[in-house]
This record gives sequence, structure tokens and C-alpha cells, in this order.
Amino acid sequence: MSTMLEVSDLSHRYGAGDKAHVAVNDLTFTVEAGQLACIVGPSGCGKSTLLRAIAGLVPPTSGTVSLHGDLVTGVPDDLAVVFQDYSRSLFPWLTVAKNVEFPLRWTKLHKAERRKRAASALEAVGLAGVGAKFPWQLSGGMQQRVSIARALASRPALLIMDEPFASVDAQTRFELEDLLRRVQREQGTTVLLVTHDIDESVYLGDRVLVLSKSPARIVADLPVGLPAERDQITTRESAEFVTLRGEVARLLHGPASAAVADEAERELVESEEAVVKAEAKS
Ligand SMILES: Nc1ncnc2c1ncn2[C@@H]1O[C@H](COP(=O)(O)OP(=O)(O)OP(=O)(O)O)[C@@H](O)[C@H]1O
Repeated sequence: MSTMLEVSDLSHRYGAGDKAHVAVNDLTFTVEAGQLACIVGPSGCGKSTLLRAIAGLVPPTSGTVSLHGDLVTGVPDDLAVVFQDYSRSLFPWLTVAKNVEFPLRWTKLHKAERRKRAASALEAVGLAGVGAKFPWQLSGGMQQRVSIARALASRPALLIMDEPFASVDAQTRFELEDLLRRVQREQGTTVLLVTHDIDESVYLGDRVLVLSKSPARIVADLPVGLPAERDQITTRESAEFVTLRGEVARLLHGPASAAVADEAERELVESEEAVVKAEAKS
């Protein structure tokens, strides 16, 4: 396996001086090509900031992000993002097919090839017959399928998903989770998915990265040893699943997370003191 994403010593600070807020502190991890890695962390710990930095939407304060070996300095062409809020990410004035085709306009593909790609992406997410409809004519779950189809149509090197199923009902969420795992495996897509839901992170992931409370640090990087073929009932009942979700919950809410966050806080204070001393000397 080759490394698709490499995050090295990544930190991001909002603002400066007294009002500065360190959202992400010194994160290092890689994601291999074809892997589905889940990130789970407490609310406000810096997950979205991390995704924004990986997507090239905010420049890191320090550290680097590389996609297939290329340093990320802006939004990479071969990166796709699916957000939680499907109703704001689809264009209501375009048909479903045109929504899926939209990002392909900036590729060198001919119109016929763009149409074909959009049709096959819609087919992959089980929406073969709805290309001529408008997003607002579809259910929430179907709209999120359209967002996934749009992301997949460009055959991204990395698909970033920020709480993609948080706005749909539980039954639809299960369906979309299974759809994502199936399509991801069929197409060999590399996925980095953020979720608040511990069970979802274990069910979907080949791996779960557990983050501490703010500023985000990695508390654990757990391989998920569940079989590749997963099932909403039998997988969730299995001993491996139950053990792993317990482990993630303990890491997330227990003393390990607090200790990592305290250490990050201490290091931050020390590095800020060092900067102040250096400035005073010069
Ligand atoms: N543009 C910004 N300017 C200043 N502070 C910000 C900005 N965006 C986020 N923050 C702060 O950075 C911290 C991390 O925010 P972020 O949205 O990355 O966390 P999160 O883990 O995604 O949150 P949630 O789980 O609630 O979605 C928070 O304290 C937030 O208030």
C-alpha cells in the first residue's frame, strides 16, 4: 500500500496575541491509499479545522499536509469533500445530473464523458433514475446520496467527509453507511471521515483515530480488525465490535484523553513562554 495522505506536525492557530486559539496542535498521521480512516473526537476539539487544513482551505500555522507526495498549499484538484449539510451543498436550480456533473467542468473531460461519469456515479449510489429531478424533489437521504455521487464522479485521490450522516434519520444513516463502505471498496477510494458517533467510527472504519479535547491531539490510532464485509445487525452484535467501541469510548471520555489534552496545554504554554523570552532578548 502507498501513502495517500501525510499530515506532519500540523498545528493551526486562529487569531494572534492574547486572543489566539490553538485548535489543532502538532498532529502527525498518514492514511494509506484505499483506506477508510475515521476521526472521532469531542465537540469543539478541532476536527473541522483539521479537515479544512487538509483540504487546503486554511493554511497550517506550522507543519505540512501532503497528498500523494505533493505538498498541499491550496485546494487540490483531486480532492472531494462531503459536508453534513446536503441542502446547502447542492445547487437547487440544477438537476441532480447537472449537480453531479458540475465539478467535472474544470476537468479536461468532454461533455459526453462528463455525462457518462455522472450517470455511473448516480448508479453507484442507487439513484440511476433520478438525474432529471431537482434536489428539492428528493428526500434528505437521497440528497446526501447525490452529494456522495458528485464527490465520487471526480474520482478523487482523497474523499473528505465531515459528519456526512449527522442530518439524516437513523434508518437512512445505516443505509448510507453501508452504501459508503460498498462504494469505497468497489472504487478503492481513500476516505477520511469525521464523526461524533463512536459506533459509526468503528462500523465504517478500517481504522479509528481518537482525538483529545481541544487543542486536538491524537490519543490513539486503532486498527479495526472487523471483517471487510459488515452488516448493521451481526457486526454491531459481534464481540470485536463491542470491545472496540468500549475502547474508543474510554479513550474519548476517560483519563487518557484528559492527560493528552493537559500535556498539549502544558507544551503550548511552554512554547509561548519561549517565544516571549526570545522576543524580549532580541
Ligand atoms: N474561524 C475561527 N476563528 C476562531 N476560532 C475558531 C474558528 N473556527 C473554529 N474556531 C475554534 O476552534 C476550535 C475548534 O473548532 P472546530 O470547528 O475545528 O472543532 P470541531 O471539533 O469540528 O467542533 P464540532 O465537533 O462542534 O463540529 C473551537 O474552539 C472553535 O471555537
